Amino acid sequence: MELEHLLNSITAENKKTVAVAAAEDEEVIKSVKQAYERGIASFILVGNAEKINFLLQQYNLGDASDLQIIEANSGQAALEAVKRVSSGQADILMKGMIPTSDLLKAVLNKEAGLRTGKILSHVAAFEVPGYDRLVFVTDSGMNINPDLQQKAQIIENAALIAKGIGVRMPKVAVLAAVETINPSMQATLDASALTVMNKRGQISHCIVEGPLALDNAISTEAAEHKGISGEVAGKADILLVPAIETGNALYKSLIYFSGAKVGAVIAGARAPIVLTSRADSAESKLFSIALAVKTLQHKNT
Ligand SMILES: CCCC(=O)SCCNC(=O)CCNC(=O)[C@H](O)C(C)(C)COP(=O)(O)OP(=O)(O)OC[C@H]1O[C@@H](n2cnc3c(N)ncnc32)[C@H](O)[C@@H]1OP(=O)(O)O
Repeated sequence: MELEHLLNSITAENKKTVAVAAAEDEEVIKSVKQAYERGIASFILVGNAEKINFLLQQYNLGDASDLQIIEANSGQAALEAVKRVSSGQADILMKGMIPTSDLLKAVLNKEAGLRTGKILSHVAAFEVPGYDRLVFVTDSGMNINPDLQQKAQIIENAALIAKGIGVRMPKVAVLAAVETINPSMQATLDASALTVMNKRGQISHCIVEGPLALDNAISTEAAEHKGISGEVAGKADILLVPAIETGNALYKSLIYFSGAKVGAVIAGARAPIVLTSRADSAESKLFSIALAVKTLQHKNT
């Protein structure tokens, strides 16, 4: 399913309320306008009310009903937006013009946050020109250096998001620099353990294989060339990266070098969290809202 199809599959019947932390940003307001005009979301815009109002006027949303503005300074915006979700006034949280770590600290807040007891992790769905399916990259934005147990939960979070948009049994490639076990490379040891954990039922909802280098994960020619067979090699739906630096560089290189489109959320929390890079386009933010709405829909079925 392409991201445009994902967006078109959401109707006004599925309409959700999104609380945006630090909404005073042009790309954020453009995505708000598109989601609002499609009837798929109403918004609680938290942040600098003067700037938000100015942008709403600029985009002809000055008189729009269903757009609530809450004044909050930059230090308060994240927690105020999170509280709108934890209190049930909003269904989805969205990052605006705020550093990721500030938003996530509010999400992890023990009293008002959105913890579930599970690992929260970033899942990005990419439509890459020339690749025949959406490819999910995890974790590019939250977990800095996950251990084996955390990687297992990160895989399950991504698998549930992929299933939510119609991938029946997601194929997960655990990425490393090589496709053989090298005891000096922790990523290869973890990949091997995750593969066994999946075979023994400790990781569900997906098929896991690794270690795989990126080429063997996404190109059947590259996999065949190296004599790698299996259900995942060459046709991965999900790429698990070993650490945030790899994930973040892969995320940004797909967008800037390959012209990929993206929709991204934090999974595993009490509610989906729209989390793109601040520099990402309004279109990416809109696709991310669509992914969050679809995730909620799937959770409720
Ligand atoms: C990809 C596109 C967008 C981007 O480019 S994003 C840019 C890159 N991303 C970032 O800079 C964020 C990277 N991550 C971080 O900064 C931090 O890990 C993060 C999420 C802010 C948490 O930092 P701290 O608050 O310092 O966390 P901490 O390790 O001291 O833990 C505090 C409590 O929170 C818990 N926690 C941390 N990460 C968690 C997770 N993933 N899932 C569930 N719980 C988590 C942790 O267990 C701890 O709990 P407790 O207080 O001991 O009960």
